[in-house]
Amino acid sequence: MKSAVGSSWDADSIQQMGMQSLLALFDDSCEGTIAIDDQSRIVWINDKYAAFLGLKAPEDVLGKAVEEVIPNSRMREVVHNGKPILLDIMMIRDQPLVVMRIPLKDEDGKVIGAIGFALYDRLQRLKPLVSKFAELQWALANTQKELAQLRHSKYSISSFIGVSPISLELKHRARRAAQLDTTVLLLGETGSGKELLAHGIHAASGRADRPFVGINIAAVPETLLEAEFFGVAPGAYTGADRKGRDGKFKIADGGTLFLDEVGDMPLQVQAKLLRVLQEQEIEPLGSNKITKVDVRVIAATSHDLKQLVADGKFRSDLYYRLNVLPIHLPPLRERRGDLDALCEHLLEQIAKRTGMPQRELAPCAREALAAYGWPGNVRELRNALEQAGMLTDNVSLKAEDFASILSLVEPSQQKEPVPLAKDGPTPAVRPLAEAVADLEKNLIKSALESTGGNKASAARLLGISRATLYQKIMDFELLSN
Ligand SMILES: Nc1ncnc2c1ncn2[C@@H]1O[C@H](COP(=O)(O)OP(=O)(O)OP(=O)(O)O)[C@@H](O)[C@H]1O
Repeated sequence: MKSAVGSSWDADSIQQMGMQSLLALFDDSCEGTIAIDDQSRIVWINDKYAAFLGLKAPEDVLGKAVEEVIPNSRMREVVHNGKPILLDIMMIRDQPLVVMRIPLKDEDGKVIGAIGFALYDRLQRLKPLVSKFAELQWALANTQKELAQLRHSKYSISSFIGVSPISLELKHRARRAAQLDTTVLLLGETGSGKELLAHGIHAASGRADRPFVGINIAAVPETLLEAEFFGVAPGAYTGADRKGRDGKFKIADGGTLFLDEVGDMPLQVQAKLLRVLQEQEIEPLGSNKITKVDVRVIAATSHDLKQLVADGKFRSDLYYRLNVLPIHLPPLRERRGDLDALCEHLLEQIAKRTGMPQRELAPCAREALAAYGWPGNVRELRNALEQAGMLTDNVSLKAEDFASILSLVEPSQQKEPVPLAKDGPTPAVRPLAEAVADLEKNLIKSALESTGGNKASAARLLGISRATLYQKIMDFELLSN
């Protein structure tokens, strides 16, 4: 076919010349040009690109997979789906380059390879874009570094304060567990230090410089748990998750995943968790791609897992999988020998945090604390010390400074009966429902205080479900707790 101007140029030759000119132009104004075949092997690279990449002998890279030379290359993607990537920015040797990638097709339209152009300093107009990109890259790298630091363990095993023989043995077991790369199951009441010890085990293990990622299963709504664990593939959902997101297993890859309150896991998720623990593979929601992960799991629970298995609420195969190396954390009331050291440590922490002078314990206060049952364990002890410090300006805390705090927490240990009426020395006669509601409200407040606001643990102490507790918190307007 002739062209419209009537010269001897036909459309095919115009197309061919156009292509040649374009290629020559790109070759001239580009930092580099590279071509690959349908197997994504390099078939050609120009001298400029070879020099930019620091290749001493460009011919040596011919036949190599493109990613061996440019690790973050997307040329394979272009060959794979036959679609060009007309404008993209990529970092090569710490420099942002504007890149364009075009599929090469034969006469039948079959993709036989791809050609890529990398542009840098010649396109002045793209400079603001490139420098903005470099700025964002820098900010992202910094944020990632900060996040990685935050994910590293904050504590070591010696952060677990305890000098009683029982605590020394516990720390010894934890150190041994750190050396073995197996699953650990921490068993103990709420506030007994399971999470603290999990941090310590990670910090003493070979994974210390990799992330420590925690998830409190009781705090995640059932419907979100799977996404939280395994992630979501791009496009699986609309809205905020459209781009997909990594799950905790992926984030913890190479490191440790701490599964807190593992006994609260729904049965259906238990089955999936078991598979991941066995195979060390995850499948994000909405994806059919399986990804390998290398994660060490430390699980914790304050439930009697064996009982849950007997009740059919916890899978026995998962129980055995988690129970490889169980460590029991005894409640504080069974290791009262730790109280002095713990109080000293916690009072120092509180003083540092609040900026107030460090308090001491008078002998009568020590006796009162030693006689108490501590259902909320070390968390409750810390709260009690902090509250007592707020009630008085005296440096030395006395037994009476704890009276109201401890009696609130454990009704069975109260010297005074629980007041049903707010005023008057004797309980006023009033409608039963009102009095019962008051009592209920007080008990819920106490449970929340003794567990430091941990609702799952408070529900357990009260023997009610989390849902019921949440409802009652709303009913009694206890939201600030
Ligand atoms: N032996 C200890 N030495 C110092 N601090 C401790 C000790 N045990 C617990 N704590 C502190 O008490 C608080 C509660 O501990 P932690 O969260 O580890 O308990 P937990 O057993 O995981 O509780 P829960 O089952 O409610 O999640 C934390 O602030 C922790 O640092």
